Order: sequence, then structure tokens, then C-alpha cells
Amino acid sequence: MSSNIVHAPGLTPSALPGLDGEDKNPFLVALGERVRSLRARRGMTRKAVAIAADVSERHLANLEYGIGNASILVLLQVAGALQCSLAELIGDITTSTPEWLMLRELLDGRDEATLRRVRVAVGDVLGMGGDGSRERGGSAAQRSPRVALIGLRGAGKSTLGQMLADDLGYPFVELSREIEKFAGCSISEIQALYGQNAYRRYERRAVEEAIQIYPEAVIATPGGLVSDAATFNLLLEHCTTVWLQADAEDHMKRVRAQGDLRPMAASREAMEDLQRILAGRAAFYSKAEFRLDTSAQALEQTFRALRQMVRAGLQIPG
Ligand SMILES: Nc1ncnc2c1ncn2[C@@H]1O[C@H](COP(=O)(O)OP(=O)(O)OP(=O)(O)O)[C@@H](O)[C@H]1O
Ligand SMILES: O=C(O)C1=C[C@@H](O)[C@@H](O)[C@H](O)C1
Ligand SMILES: [Mg+2]
Repeated sequence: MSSNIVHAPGLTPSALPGLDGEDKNPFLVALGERVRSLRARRGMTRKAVAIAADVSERHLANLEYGIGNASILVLLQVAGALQCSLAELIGDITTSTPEWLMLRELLDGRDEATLRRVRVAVGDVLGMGGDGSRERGGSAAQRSPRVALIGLRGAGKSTLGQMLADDLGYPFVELSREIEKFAGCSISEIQALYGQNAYRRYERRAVEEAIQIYPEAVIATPGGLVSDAATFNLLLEHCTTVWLQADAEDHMKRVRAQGDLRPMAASREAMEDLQRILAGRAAFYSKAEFRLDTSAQALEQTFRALRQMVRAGLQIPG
């Protein structure tokens, strides 16, 4: 702690109960350290911060020494007093070093189009540009003949993907099957036995391998892939992506027809959950270069529309 931090009388660490105890929660201790170091960076006394945050000095001292469990609203007030974001107080990775912080500052408040340009430029700097055809202007000649279908469960990725692969004479890659091969068990077993983080690692590896092995392919991706920004980024950079959209009702109907209710467990709120998932993911799915509404027409017509869209996009006659 910097020497310009003044402890109020009676509020020094030694005067507080339980300060030397080993039973303090490590997260609360780290949070307290961050508060102290932010306060030091601002050169503010504890009293000044307490006044600005409208909390008692004792409350602030407890927070700084990892005692008690301050409410989120108190943390918000303290963040306001320290002129930092709540994320910085909580210890978000993007606030952990000056470079991260400066990057955040530069990007703060930018519109989506600007952020996309920055993301692409960062990918280039880091050597992750890949084909990046879409991002570099998206001319048909530059697009990758590795076509990835994305969308929520029941969108038609497997059905239309296989049809498209047969039509183009490309290999069809069902990423979920590749993941199961790596893991030696089913997707649900991976998730139940090893957890979501392990599943995401397998998913990432499956995308990396598919990109490495197949210069041309139609890839059906797992619906939840967009939840992992790094994996989704990889896909966007190295594939021509198509978002297969459908109405929530169709997603539900199709998935149910296949006898599988994940992630829409049979409950009263199932449709609401599905709509929330769809709404939450739409902003990510919409990063795909092409999109096709599979609810608008029957399967055969939808396939013809997809075929035409992809052939035109890749400049393949037929
Ligand atoms: N217009 C349409 N477009 C696509 N699929 C349709 C259409 N109409 C009906 N279907 C049916 O909807 C189902 C789509 O299921 P499919 O397994 O292909 O979806 P998916 O996106 O691969 O789902 P998951 O994420 O669960 O793997 C198929 O049974 C297909 O026949
Ligand atoms: O939509 C989802 O959340 C998921 C779909 C599956 O393909 C898998 O990605 C996983 O089971 C999660
Ligand atoms: Mg499928």
C-alpha cells in the first residue's frame, strides 16, 4: 500500500477483528487488496473514499481487509468513488494490467462496426487472420470454400449440411461427432463427466482440426459454439459462415420431433427459455456472412435457396 494512505484511528488492520485469521475468503481478500491499491492509485484516504461512496469508514475498512461480504450496491458506490468500473473492482482480466486498461479505454463506447474492424486487425497482428475473407471485404473470390453452418438446435445444420456437402462434392463434417471421437464418449457424457469447460476445449480442438484437415468442406457446428468467443472467432476467420435461422416454434418442434429436449428441457418455461437463448445468441449468430430463414419454406426449397446462396457466394457455377 502506498504511504499516502492514511488509516483512521481505530481502523488499522490490527484493530479489526479476525484480520489475522486464516478463514478469510480468498476472493474477498483479493477484492480488498484491489480496493486498497485503487485507492492508492487515486491517492485518496480511506475517509475520503468512504465519504464519496457514502459508506461508513468501518464498512470500507472491512471491505479492504476481506471481512464481511459487501453488497453489489456498496461495491458500485465504492467503484464510483474510486472512479473505476465495477469490473475493475471485481478483478476482470481486462483491468489487470495497464495495457489491458488502455485497450479498454480505447474501445470504450465504439460502435459495433468499429469494434469489428479492430477485432480483425487484432487477429492479423496476432497471426490469427487465416482466410478472413469476409472480414477483408468479403469478395466472392476471397471466400473460403470451407462452409460452416451455425444456428440453434433444430435449425437444420446437419440435414441441410449433408445435402449441401453432397451437392458440392465436399466432405461433410459433423463437429459434434468429431468431439465425441476425441473424447471417446457422447456429448452429454463429456458435459456430465468433465464439465462445460472441458467440453469447450474439445469443441475448440475439433474446430482447429477441421480447419487444418479440410480446405473444402461443409461443417455443421454445435449450436452452443458461439458461446466461446475464441472458438467462434476461429470459425469466422477460417470459414464462410451461414446462419440458419428458424422461428422459436420450429426449433422446439424439430428438436422435440428428434426426441431430444436439450437444452430446452421439458418444462412449463421451455418455450420462454428457448426464446431467451435465441435472443441472447442472435447478436453472435448474426456475425455470419450469410443467413437463411429455414422457417420460410419446406426443406427442399430451403435447400435450393442455400445451394444457390453458397454457390453464388463461392462463385461455383451450377
Ligand atoms: N425448412 C427446413 N429447413 C431445415 N430443416 C427442416 C426444414 N423443415 C423441416 N426440417 C426438419 O428439421 C430438422 C432439423 O434438424 P437438424 O438435426 O438438421 O438440425 P440441427 O441444426 O443439426 O440441430 P442440432 O443443433 O440439434 O444438431 C430435420 O428433421 C429436418 O428434416
Ligand atoms: O445450444 C446449446 O447450448 C448446445 C447445443 C449443442 O450442440 C452443444 O453445443 C451443447 O450441448 C450446447
Ligand atoms: Mg445437428
